[in-house]
Amino acid sequence: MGPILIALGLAVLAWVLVIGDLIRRHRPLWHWYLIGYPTTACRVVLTWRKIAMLNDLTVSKRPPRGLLGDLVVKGDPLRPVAPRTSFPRATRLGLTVLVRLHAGQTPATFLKAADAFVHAWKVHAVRVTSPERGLVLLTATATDPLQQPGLASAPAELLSALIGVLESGGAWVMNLRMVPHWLIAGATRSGKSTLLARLITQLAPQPVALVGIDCKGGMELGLFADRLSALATCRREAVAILSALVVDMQDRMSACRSAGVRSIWELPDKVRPVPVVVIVDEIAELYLSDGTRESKAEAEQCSTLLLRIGQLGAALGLHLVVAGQRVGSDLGPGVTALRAQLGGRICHRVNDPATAEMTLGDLNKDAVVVAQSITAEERGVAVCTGPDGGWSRARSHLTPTEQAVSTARKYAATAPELSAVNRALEVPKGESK
Ligand SMILES: Nc1ncnc2c1ncn2[C@@H]1O[C@H](COP(=O)(O)OP(=O)(O)OP(=O)(O)O)[C@@H](O)[C@H]1O
Repeated sequence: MGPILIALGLAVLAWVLVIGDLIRRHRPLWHWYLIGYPTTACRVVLTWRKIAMLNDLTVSKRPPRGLLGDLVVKGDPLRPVAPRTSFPRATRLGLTVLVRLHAGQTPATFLKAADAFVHAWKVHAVRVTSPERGLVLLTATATDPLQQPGLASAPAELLSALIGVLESGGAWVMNLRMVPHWLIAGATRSGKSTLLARLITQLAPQPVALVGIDCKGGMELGLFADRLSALATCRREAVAILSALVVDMQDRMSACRSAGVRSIWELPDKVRPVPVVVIVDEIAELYLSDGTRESKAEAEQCSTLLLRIGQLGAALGLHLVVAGQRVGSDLGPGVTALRAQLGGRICHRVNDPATAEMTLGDLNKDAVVVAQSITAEERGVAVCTGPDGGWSRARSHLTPTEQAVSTARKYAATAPELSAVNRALEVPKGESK
């Protein structure tokens, strides 16, 4: 009897461990609604007053100074009042709490307390937003939804690419019609090239000319050469391509001027020039110089040409997607000016805080902190800006290189011909490459 009971006990223990592990790893929805949500909601209700007091979220109905006989007495009045909250509402990924601000309070103090909420409620993250004046919405996510992201979907649109999935579960879309130029930063092995491969795979079936500038000898973008209308593999070629595109931009301007319209999108379909997306892999290669006069001049030329396309290209159907491991003003004087033109920002894990600050700091300081917390294991995870000016953590859909290459091959025949650009790439007779 004894050994049977021990065997049974061990079997039950093993079953509990296996099932427990499965539940922990896969976190099915019912587990959250049945166990996670009630426990977290209780924590929210029970800890609210204490967190509010410890993080200066309370106010007192009585003034902080009073009269005691002829004396003015200063101090913290007793019984501070925490702001009123709604009952925590369950969502698929966590819960939300609506907070009614006291007069004189701002969402900024709640932003500062976000970490305290995370620890007290034992959740993955808490985002603080203000959907309406006088209200703050605390959105807690129970576990990191980007660890095992599902597949998002989005309607197919010209110049729009479904990149991956947002932390909220929504689709991460790069829409170049809405945000014409993008800056993508990320340390090596953070997921930049995978994201560019995804972008090319998504744009390949569309009537869009893709131009690659990959001064690392074309190692990354060369894989998609079949679908690219032009590819520069060194800085000399990059200058040639960008100069030809600037000339093309001027032709587009005169076409718009003679038609009396402000952008190529207002031109009739028949005469509208094809939109061009210039993808730059490793911006530093364009800006760094070895100190010689020619190299400096080339870097300056690249900087000026990119800036011109950034400034004027949006309405003329010329778009920039610029990626780099490090982005900083030390690369060259034109980098900060170019950044100002690249409205869309994506920041993967970066090695130095300055790059995160350069990529996101001018738009949102909180996003910088979140970008810096991305770990080396979180490949493909990034902080991206949205068209509404907000930001979100997101993860790109993993596009294997073979899939991206075969898509590029499949749509090779549809690659629009940019004859002026390709003519500019031809090496003049007597010159070596
Ligand atoms: N969204 C993702 N999900 C899962 N794995 C990913 C994702 N994106 C990238 N990876 C993995 O991370 C690794 C590095 O990705 P990638 O080559 O894109 O990095 P990188 O930033 O371009 O690096 P480098 O600058 O060295 O080229 C790849 O092996 C890839 O499989």
